[in-house]
Amino acid sequence: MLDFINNIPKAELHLHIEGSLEPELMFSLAQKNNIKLPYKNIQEVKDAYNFTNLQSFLDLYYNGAKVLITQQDFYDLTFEYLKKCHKQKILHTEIFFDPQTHTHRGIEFSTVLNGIKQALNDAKNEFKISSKLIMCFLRHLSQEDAFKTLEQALEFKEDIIAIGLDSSEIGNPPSKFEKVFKKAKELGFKLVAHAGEEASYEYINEALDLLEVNRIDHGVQAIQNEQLMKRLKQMQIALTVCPLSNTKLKVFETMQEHNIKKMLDFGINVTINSDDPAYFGGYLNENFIAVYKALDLSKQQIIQLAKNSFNSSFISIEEKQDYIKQIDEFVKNN
Ligand code: HPA
Ligand SMILES: [Zn+2]
Repeated sequence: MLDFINNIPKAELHLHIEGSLEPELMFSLAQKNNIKLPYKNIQEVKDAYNFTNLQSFLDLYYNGAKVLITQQDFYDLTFEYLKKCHKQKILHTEIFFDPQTHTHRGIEFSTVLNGIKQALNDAKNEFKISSKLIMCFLRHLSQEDAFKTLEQALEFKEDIIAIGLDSSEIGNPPSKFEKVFKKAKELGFKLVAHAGEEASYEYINEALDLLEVNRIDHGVQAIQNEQLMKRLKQMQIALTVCPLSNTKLKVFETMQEHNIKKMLDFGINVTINSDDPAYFGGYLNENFIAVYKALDLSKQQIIQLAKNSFNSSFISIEEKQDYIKQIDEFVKNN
């Protein structure tokens, strides 16, 4: 079964590129760019990754991102992740990036975007990996700042498929960003938002009602409200669930307590994703395997999750059909 999981074609829909910064690259970029890290060595970095909640992670995540300065740095960061995708049979990936994390340190928007874009192009040619980019607003900052960021993105509109919302959830509800999401929708962007990761299930209803998102990132708190569960099932809104992230950030104490199987059994369109793999101890296949081991997923459920990942992505119907055919072909032979 582990070979089956490792080799089944899959898509990833919830991956923060800044969260794929491995300690080794963090150290080499810090040295190159003359940036002081609060760690003496790689072991100290790994020891520091002992989180108690979302904020305790975000503090280290934003600090780590300070080593990213040049276009080449963003290229290297992205290409390292895409090499992992190639190894893990991720044929399509939809990548989040947080421009404000960088523009607030004086890095140009174009430096970030062009570095990432070049790596995506190279991975398309070298590994045949398809991809989309999702620009996230940091929800601890103001809506006005999000509007400025949206303005900066317009020059690169063709390169960005969707707008998302991430960072500190509690106290920063979707309603804070209603106007800027409305504007983004008018401009033709697809929409997603982190909701119900550690804050109330009501944030999920808000993201659906006020932001009109196409997908919910995380969404695991939906289980607190049966009406919402029925709504998600009926709409077949995708939840991009990140199991290792959830246990590392203590949303669930153990993987045995994770509710992904319950939601799958209920008929909700859930997918498995890695969120910030360099910080949470595993890439996509490690997430699949952790869930499989803890919750005893069936082979049929693994196949369902792989199909959900492509069906919930922002690619065309024809591309979806082609990827689903590849899964069916794989299943026939394995
Ligand atoms: O899991 C997350 N939640 C919110 N913001 C984030 N930014 C990176 N990862 C996350
Ligand atoms: Zn996330």
